[in-house]
Amino acid sequence: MSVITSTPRISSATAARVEGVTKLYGSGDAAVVALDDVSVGLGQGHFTAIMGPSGSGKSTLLHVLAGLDRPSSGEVFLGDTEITGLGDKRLTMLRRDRIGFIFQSFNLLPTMTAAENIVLPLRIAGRKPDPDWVDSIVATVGLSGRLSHRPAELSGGQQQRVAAARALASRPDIVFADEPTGALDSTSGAELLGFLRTAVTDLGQTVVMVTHDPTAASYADRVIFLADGRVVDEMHAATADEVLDHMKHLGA
Ligand SMILES: Nc1ncnc2c1ncn2[C@@H]1O[C@H](COP(=O)(O)OP(=O)(O)OP(=O)(O)O)[C@@H](O)[C@H]1O
Repeated sequence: MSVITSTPRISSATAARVEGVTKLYGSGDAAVVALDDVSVGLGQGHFTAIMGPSGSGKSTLLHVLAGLDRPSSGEVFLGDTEITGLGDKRLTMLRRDRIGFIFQSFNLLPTMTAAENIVLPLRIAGRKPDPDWVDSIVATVGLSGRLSHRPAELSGGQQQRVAAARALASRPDIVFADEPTGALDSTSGAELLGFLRTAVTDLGQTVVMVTHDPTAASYADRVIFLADGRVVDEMHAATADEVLDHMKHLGA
């Protein structure tokens, strides 16, 4: 009998991972266990969505993975670097050099044009933008005709696409997105998610996104479900309906 093994389409390397991570807020009777002994790896070149009910620990996991918050115990790796042992200064530099962020609020500087906003973090870091890379990001995000506009002259969807281009401009090891479509209408949300999907499929980027929205999660390669601070399940290449059914099943 022959055994057929499939060749993975994408790399099996891990862009970031947590091992036995617990995060407590407060102490004594008032302590909240936001993450309860979580171990999970996030594949390089993958688009991963993190879902779960309100208060299940999604944002805490994202913040711990991104070095924005420290776990109470356990280890956090960005690539091969264990980051919980790093001092604040090294952690800040690591975030600046290796991580991109997209938040629900776009956080663009109002006095700067879209083009200036996109390369601002690179300039602050004293790095020269790679023009070919930035051009490919801008073309993919569909902002070529809007680069000289200031944020107030752009729609919400366009502003979020500027923020997404900014997150990718430094070619980070990993992009973390916390509810990136939360403030967008469905058309703008779909455009942003399409861009993130293309950044992963065509440009080889790694994206990790917290979302409540099954449609947003359906753009991901993998959906991780949290409940009560634990990873309780995951799905691969799921449709929005499949994610929704699964959420009902989990009582999310
Ligand atoms: N700074 C904090 N101080 C105290 N408790 C906190 C803090 N941040 C989060 N928590 C608590 O930790 C738990 C997990 O919160 P977290 O924000 O990670 O959940 P979430 O799944 O992202 O929720 P939501 O979907 O509502 O944004 C919740 O019970 C929350 O109240």
